[in-house]
Formats: sequence, structure tokens, C-alpha cells
Amino acid sequence: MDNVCFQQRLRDLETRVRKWKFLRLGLTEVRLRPRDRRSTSVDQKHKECSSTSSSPQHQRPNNIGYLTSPMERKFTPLSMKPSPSRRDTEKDALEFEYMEGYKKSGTLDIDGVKQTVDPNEIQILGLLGSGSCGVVESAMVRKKLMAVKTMYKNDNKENLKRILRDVRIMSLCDSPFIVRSYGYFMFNSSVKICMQIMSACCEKLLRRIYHSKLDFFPEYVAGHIVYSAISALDYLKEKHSIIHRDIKPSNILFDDSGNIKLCDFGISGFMTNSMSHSKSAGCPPYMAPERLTIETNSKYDVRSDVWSLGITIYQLVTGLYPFPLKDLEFTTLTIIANLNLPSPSLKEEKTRSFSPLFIEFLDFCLRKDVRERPEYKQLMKHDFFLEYDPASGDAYKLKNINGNCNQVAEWFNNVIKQSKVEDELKQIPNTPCVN
Ligand SMILES: Nc1ncnc2c1ncn2[C@@H]1O[C@H](COP(=O)(O)OP(=O)(O)OP(=O)(O)O)[C@@H](O)[C@H]1O
Repeated sequence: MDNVCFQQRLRDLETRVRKWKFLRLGLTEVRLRPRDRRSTSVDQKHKECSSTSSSPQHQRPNNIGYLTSPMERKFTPLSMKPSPSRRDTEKDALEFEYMEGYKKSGTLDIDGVKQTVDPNEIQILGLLGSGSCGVVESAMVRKKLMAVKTMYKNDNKENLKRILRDVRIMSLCDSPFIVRSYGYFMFNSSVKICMQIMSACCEKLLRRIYHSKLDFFPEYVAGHIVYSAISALDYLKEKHSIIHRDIKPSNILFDDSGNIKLCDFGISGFMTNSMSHSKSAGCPPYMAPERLTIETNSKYDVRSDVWSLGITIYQLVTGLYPFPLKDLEFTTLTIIANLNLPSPSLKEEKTRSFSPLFIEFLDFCLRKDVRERPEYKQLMKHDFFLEYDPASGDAYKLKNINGNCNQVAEWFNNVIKQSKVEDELKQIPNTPCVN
């Protein structure tokens, strides 16, 4: 790439980072003041359920979660901006979809039994986490323990899109590697998705590990994460033409039995001809180089999620986000986007040793040039993946014979036992800040 072209791309990138900041702050302000929301034209099917509303301490202060939260990106050149009437039509369509959603509101499928549930039956037990769009709480509903994600609706079209996508995609999915949805409740100004409860996300585990000075994620746990995440992503692509677009440690969850599942489809997209065309969404520190460059960001494929998974895995096994974050995020994104700078590699890791297969696998995922980065089907043929694939291989069978099949559960429960829950809220140096 010649210097002039690269300089131009840097300037584009800088402009976009500024817009991210601006839009992020705008969105946060709206979200943090749910009572200020303007009323909508949607008829209220259910009254907002006071016993299930989140308390003020569940609202996130607006100076955190900045770098890892999905941010809206709209860079349509002025001449291509849709006319106001077209924008309104799109908003109307979203409002219509929201109203249509009311029809299934309150119908939960709990252990194979469809039942109509009143929102007052949701008994909130405690906070599990919070994201840029709402909070996730543990709750008891008809004697079933579940996670309930509450997202607040406001006048912002992107916010509405995000809520509808999360509801729609969660209802569509039926995979052992994706958190299951039991159903949802729609209100005038919020939505509650009831889902399978998990024990902890990778982000929280990493924080507990770091502050208790335990060893970071072992290679075999990373192998199981890779197997589960790629199986989930391949399922989304093949069965529903969906690209996740927000792979990061907080969206990969563990349960006590060692199952690993993906969650959070708020910024996922539907693909046409295997390409995503949306300009919105993403979490900058985990975004692939091609998504950070102006000429390719509006057209990319699932290999962008392969990069995000690679960065996530690198972070889990080393305890470090692989790019410097102490500086402004603009510098970080510039380093990621510059194809002339090397990708992170476990080859350089001095403190822990990893198998050559694992190092090679991660190097494939972290190829900066998207044309050289493999798709899921190629990764699924790699020996590192096959080692963790129960359908594939001798290596996996051998592990089972040796009684190691529940190694992940054992590791997970040991981490929980040896670390403190309060550490889940403490930061780790040079790691993107989440919720
Ligand atoms: N089904 C679940 N069971 C247990 N905990 C969950 C579940 N779903 C989400 N969580 C927890 O809640 C946190 C917030 O989830 P959510 O999907 O709202 O946001 P996020 O991905 O962390 O952030 P953002 O929405 O900004 O990307 C997760 O990081 C996780 O720790």
C-alpha cells in the first residue's frame, strides 16, 4: 500500500473513531435515563411489571464499557443519505415488527411445555451482568431458574433494530452451542428475553483468574471454546445466514457442567451471498482489520468473526489483550488496521508454552489480510479443531477413554472455588473495559 493511500485511510479511521465516541455518548445518555423516554405509538399489551424492573444500581455509569460496547456507525456520504421519508418508512417497519412481536409476548417454552406466563410471575433474584443495551438478571419463573435480559426501547432507530434482532435471532436458534431462549415479554418501552442461565462469561472468569493470580485459560479449555464457538458460528451461517459480529470474552458463557455457549445477537446481521452489508455495529478492539478500513467495512464476511475469536482466545490464554490500550483507542485501531504491522502470535509468548498445532491454528485466525484468513469449514478441518471435535477423532476418543471428558467442568469449578466473585468487577491492565 503506498504511503498516500495509507495516510488517507488513517484519516478516515480517525474520523470514524470520533464518530464512534460521539454516537456512543449519545446512546449511553438515552439508555441511562429510561424514565425520560418519549412514549411511542405502540399500544401497551402488558403493563410494565414493577417487580421486575431493574434498580438504579443496575444502570451502568456512562464512562465505562466504552471500548468494548458495540457502537453505531453511520458513514453514508451526504449525497447518499436516505431522504427523511425513507428513514421514517424504515422506522415504521421496525415499529410494526415490534407490534407484531407482541403476539408471542408472554408465551414461554419451558422444558418443552408452551405456557402463557404473566410478567408478574418473573421473580428477579440478582444481577448477572449489564451491557450497552440493558441488564441481565437471574430470575425464577414457574420454578425454572433462568436469565432475563431487559433491554430498554427508546426513540433511536438503531436501538430498536438491536432489540428486535436479539429477540428474533434468539428465538430462531436451536444449537447446543448457543444460549437457548424460552421466550420473551414485550412492553411499551422495554423487552425481556428469558433464556437459559449460564454460570459465567469468559470476561468475568479472566478477571477472577487475574486477581487471584491463577493460571490463565489452559490450552485444552481454549480448544473447547474454539470447538464450541466455531460450531455455533458455522450453525448460524449455514442454517440462518447470520453473522454474529460481536465475538468477545463477555459473549462466550460457561455453565457448571463445562458447556460453552455464545450469546448476545443484538448486532448480528443477516447475510446476502455470504456477505454482510450493514455498516452498523461492532466492538472496535475485537474488530477485524477489514472492518476498520473505509473501503471494506460495509462488505465483509464471517472471516471477520474468525479474527474476533482469535483475539478473544489470545487474550484468554495469555491474560493480555494483544494491542497496546494505554494510548488513545485511535492508535490501537490504527495498529490493527495496518496490514504492514505483524499480527499477534503465541509464538512470541514467553511466559507459557503452547502446542505447535494451537499456535498454528491461532496464527490462521489472526491473519490480517482477510483473503488469507480461513472460513469455518477450513478451520473445522484443522487438527487443532479436530482434537476437540467429538465427531472427528481418535484424539478426542482417547481423551474420553482417559477420563478427561469433563476436564472443562473441573477446571471451571476450580476457578470459581479459588477466586472471588467481587473480582469480576475489577479491571485488568491493558484489557478492553467492559460493563
Ligand atoms: N444467559 C446468561 N446467563 C448468565 N449470564 C449471562 C447470560 N447472558 C448474559 N449474561 C451476563 O450478562 C452480561 C451482559 O450481557 P449482554 O449480552 O447484555 O451484554 P455484553 O455482551 O456484556 O455487552 P454489550 O451488550 O455492550 O455487548 C454478560 O457479559 C454475561 O456476563
